[in-house]
Amino acid sequence: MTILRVTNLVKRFGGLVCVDGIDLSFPEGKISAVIGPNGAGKTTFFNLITGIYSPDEGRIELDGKSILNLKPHQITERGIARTFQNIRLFGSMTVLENVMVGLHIHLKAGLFGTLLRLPSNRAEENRSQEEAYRLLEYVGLESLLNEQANSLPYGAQRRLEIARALATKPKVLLLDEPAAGMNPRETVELIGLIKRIRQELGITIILIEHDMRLVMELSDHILVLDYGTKIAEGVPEEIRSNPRVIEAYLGKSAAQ
Ligand SMILES: Nc1ncnc2c1ncn2[C@@H]1O[C@H](COP(=O)(O)OP(=O)(O)OP(=O)(O)O)[C@@H](O)[C@H]1O
Repeated sequence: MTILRVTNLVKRFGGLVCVDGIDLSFPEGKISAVIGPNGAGKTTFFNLITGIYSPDEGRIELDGKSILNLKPHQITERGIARTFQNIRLFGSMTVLENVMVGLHIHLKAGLFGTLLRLPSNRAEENRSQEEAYRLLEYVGLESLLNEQANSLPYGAQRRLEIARALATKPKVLLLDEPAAGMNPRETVELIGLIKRIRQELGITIILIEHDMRLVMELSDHILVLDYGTKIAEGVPEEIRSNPRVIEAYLGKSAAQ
């Protein structure tokens, strides 16, 4: 079943057509990768899905319902969470507080009531702290919960961003270059974490990634963009041997 579908999606910046009428469908409970050369329109595609940009044309549907023209926080509430190419944590807050920010969209007390620890919010705050702790355990950061977020090593910051996204209880998790800047050991740990999120939590994952080893190992389904259009779609074996994909990445001579 398709959980997220975009139809004839178009985004222009001045004279540049950055997303040029793409149709993409993402199967529920699977890991899909969106790949393509630099400037292909991948991050713009994520920005359109999450309401950061409005498309000039086209439809975006989550679970068969339009999410067009919703604000980013409304889209998060509907069940789409994301991480960013350049990590965006609340650097001076603790690791635990960063996850509690993600949880707040489901709390009655709201973020400030929770963070200010108003007495009336104590019970809810305790529950949300426990939940934040469980999420930190899930991503392997429980021993660092009181550390300041920006003091964490890079790989840990990326996992914290994932924990914060999971705190919003998403149906679909978008990961924008999750392995960028990671060393090989951190990348192996990340692959394990992403597989667990799909298998144990049943969350649909869509990732943008330039690390082809990670893409080929993790993905059930790969979509390839080039100059804002979809040039290929399929399972990893099909994509690896597709001449249009090889040409887009390596130039025409490589595909002959
Ligand atoms: N806000 C904007 N204003 C003008 N042009 C933009 C804007 N955002 C993106 N673009 C342009 O749209 C094109 C696609 O950019 P995008 O960041 O989506 O590509 P990408 O596939 O994510 O690339 P990369 O792999 O390098 O991150 C690029 O030419 C980029 O310069």
